[in-house]
Amino acid sequence: MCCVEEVRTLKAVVGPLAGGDERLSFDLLNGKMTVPADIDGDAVIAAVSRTGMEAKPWECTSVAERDKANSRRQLLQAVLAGLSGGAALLGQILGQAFQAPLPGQMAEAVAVAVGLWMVLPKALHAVRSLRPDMNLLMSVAVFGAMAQGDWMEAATVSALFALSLALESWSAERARRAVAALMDLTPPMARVKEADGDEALAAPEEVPVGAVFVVLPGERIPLDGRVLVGESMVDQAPITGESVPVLKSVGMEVFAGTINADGVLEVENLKLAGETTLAKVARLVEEAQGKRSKVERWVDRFSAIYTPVVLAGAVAVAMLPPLALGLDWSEWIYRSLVLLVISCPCALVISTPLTVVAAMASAARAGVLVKGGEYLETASRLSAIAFDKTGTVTLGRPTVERVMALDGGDEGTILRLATALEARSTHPLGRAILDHAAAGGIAPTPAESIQSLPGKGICGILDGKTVWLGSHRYAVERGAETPAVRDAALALAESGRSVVAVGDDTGVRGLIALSDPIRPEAATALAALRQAGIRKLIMLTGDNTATGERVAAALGFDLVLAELLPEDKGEAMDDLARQFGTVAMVGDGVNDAPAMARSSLGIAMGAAGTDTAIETSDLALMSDDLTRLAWLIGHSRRMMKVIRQNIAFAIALKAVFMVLAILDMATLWGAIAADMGAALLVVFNGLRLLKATAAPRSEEDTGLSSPSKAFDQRLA
Ligand SMILES: Nc1ncnc2c1ncn2[C@@H]1O[C@H](COP(=O)(O)OP(=O)(O)OP(=O)(O)O)[C@@H](O)[C@H]1O
Ligand SMILES: [Zn+2]
Repeated sequence: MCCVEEVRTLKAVVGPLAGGDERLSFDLLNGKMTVPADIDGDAVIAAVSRTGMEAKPWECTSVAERDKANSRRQLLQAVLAGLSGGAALLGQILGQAFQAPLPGQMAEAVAVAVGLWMVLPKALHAVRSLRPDMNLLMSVAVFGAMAQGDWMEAATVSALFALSLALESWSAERARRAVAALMDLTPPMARVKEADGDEALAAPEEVPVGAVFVVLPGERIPLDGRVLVGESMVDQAPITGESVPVLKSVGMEVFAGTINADGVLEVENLKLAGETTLAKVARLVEEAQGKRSKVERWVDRFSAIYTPVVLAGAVAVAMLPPLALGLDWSEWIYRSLVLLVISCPCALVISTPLTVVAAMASAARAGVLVKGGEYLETASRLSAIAFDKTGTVTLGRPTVERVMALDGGDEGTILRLATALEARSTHPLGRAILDHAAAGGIAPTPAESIQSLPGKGICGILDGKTVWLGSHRYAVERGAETPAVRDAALALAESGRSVVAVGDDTGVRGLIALSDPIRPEAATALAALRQAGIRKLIMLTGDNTATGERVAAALGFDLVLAELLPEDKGEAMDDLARQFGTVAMVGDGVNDAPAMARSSLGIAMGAAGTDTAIETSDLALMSDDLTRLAWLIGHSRRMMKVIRQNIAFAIALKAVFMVLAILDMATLWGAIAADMGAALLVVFNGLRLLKATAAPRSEEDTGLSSPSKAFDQRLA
């Protein structure tokens, strides 16, 4: 299948078998329909064959094989178009060379037959099912012209229609390939280290988790893994879109599809070939094509009403003037045929999904994973963006700056209390406190019955006494806050430090101040967002109000909501949506998933390697570069602009030609040439988006050959 009209046809015939067409899903670019597992495959195939289309079970064939099948279909279409055009031309020549019309007409009949070869079966089905589509429009126009004795015109229209079908499938193929190219990034072989120390080549699919593989300089990394030995610069552009290579050393994660630049790495395999970040991204982008955005649905609905209306209009133009006013039949039938051809909605119907896919493919290349065209649409009309503080606005790597004992205690006691509670903590603040204590020679003695209170802190029992630590809010809840504690905490929170209170039954015993550096690019990124017209920038945090306000002031946020529990963040999103309209939530996926889920658009950042972030978000920035946000918004607006241009252009052109047709100033073949020209223009306009790439984070030349350039060339 190649267009929405055919999807509609398929829904009508297969839907009842599947128990409702909402149980079917369609991937136009790959010509793939997915049916529920419980329905009879042969019945589906039989039903589809009645529509003039043909169904075959989907085989998980390789990209290469699918490419081959697609190129065969394209070749067939091109050959048909070429033959039909050649025959039409021959008809013209013969018509002039001979006095009799017969030789010319024979060639023209061939042109019609060949040109409509793939169209007629579909047109017949459209008649039988009373669902007129563009195949029917074209067939009626061609046979109408022949009935009128305009064989030459019938031949030209058939040839041009065949040509436009061939061009359409070629352009869809181009967009599809851009997506497929994403998957082609993994190398065919991995160098697996065997027990005896030798290396053996193996397909990535055969490498088990836990195996060790070697990557030589210049090679692509075959699987996701952790570096065991070695150090090297790695170009992560294929995944994150970052143009500057990243230094990878022992213990760091590397991703399949990225390129090892200069060192030898020994890597422990962490994931099966089908589960790498790259595989996930490729799969999600492919699935995303099946989800229709709002504009696309609008175009679907529009053409569903449009085609029958046009047919009725054409019948009226053919019949009414001759019947009512006694005008010439053949002239008005001809005008109505022109009207039919010109009203073909294909330019409209093909360009929108193509534009969306092109935009998604280039976003993926820029390191922005979009999980459906709809999300790009939302991104284009954002009025506000909310950011999570820790890990999103800041680096998420806090360090302890000060430990303060209150009421004459000593720092060591406070640290011992804190480490007893944090002993097994995975919270970044907890890790920082443990590191700091370890550096001072304090090993944690874990407390008993440790309870972690998400968004607040931790409590437990040490030497038979209750001990706790946590946020200002938590201290207040425990009734432990005194004016003295408050003043001390406020003083420590200066310049945006986080302050954790440590206490026991008697109250707050001390305070720990931690600082988490703000991302270096945060200020630039926010400024760029304002420039892009985002009206409100909001920061959400579970941290203390004083801390939140200082960080926000340093960066110029409009609003801070602090001391939020993870579930409060979700509610805050509802409030923000009521106040500001369409609001996105940017987070790192750690305790902000509820907020992302309830926002208009959930954006995860630094998503490479964090599966949950990829899964819970609508849109994921694979790198942790905040400046991508402004690029993304610009990109989504470019996409909407192209779609609007295309729709406006197609409708305007049709309107002009319709008027010309009624005024008898248009010919059949002029009409189809205009239709084809329109289709081509909008398609190329849409495909332009394939070229959109993100500006690199820094302009500096790294002196390394950039493999992502080769990748870009392959796409072009
Ligand atoms: N394990 C812990 N150790 C120390 N403090 C904690 C711990 N857990 C929670 N807190 C306190 O609760 C506050 C909120 O914690 P939460 O994990 O919700 O936010 P966060 O991830 O630090 O910040 P943000 O909401 O900006 O992402 C922290 O700022 C801290 O004061
Ligand atoms: Zn058309």
